[in-house]
Amino acid sequence: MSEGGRKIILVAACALIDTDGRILLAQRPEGKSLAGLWEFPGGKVEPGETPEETLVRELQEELGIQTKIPCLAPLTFASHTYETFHLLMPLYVCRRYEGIAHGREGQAIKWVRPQALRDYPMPPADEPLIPFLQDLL
Ligand SMILES: Nc1nc2c([nH]c(=O)n2[C@@H]2O[C@H](COP(=O)(O)OP(=O)(O)OP(=O)(O)O)[C@@H](O)[C@H]2O)c(=O)[nH]1
Repeated sequence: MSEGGRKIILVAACALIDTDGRILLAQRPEGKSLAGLWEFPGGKVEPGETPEETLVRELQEELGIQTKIPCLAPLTFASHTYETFHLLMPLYVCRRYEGIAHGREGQAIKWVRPQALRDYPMPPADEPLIPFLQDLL
């Protein structure tokens, strides 16, 4: 199959930033695809949702934090061909939210300085996103 023959999966992801300018990464749990890798919180955009709505929902479900659509600013996107699908993943930045992030689904989380992002193995789609965050922060 050519790369263009794969279905496109739309996933919304968020770089959550704390007051020290660190970024939250979450570790993908055992049993999932890409287990053990560090990723941005988020998930698949469900039918009838906007990417922003997906993120407000996922940040609550995964991390127990509350944010609002105007607090999500688009930064860049990933476009990456995996074996079985093509991932299109807008990356938002969020600095305004309520609550204290914790891994509600058993996943490890970590606040990481921009210059240390490369110390955390990430899915291949994520690697081109790192310089955008380092330039921003
Ligand atoms: N949330 C998130 N997903 C990412 C990132 N990078 C990346 O390649 N992905 C991919 O985007 C998809 C997100 O799906 P998901 O989080 O909603 O669902 P899932 O892992 O349970 O699905 P899966 O196990 O079928 O892959 C996964 O295939 C995941 O590997 C990232 O930084 N954040």
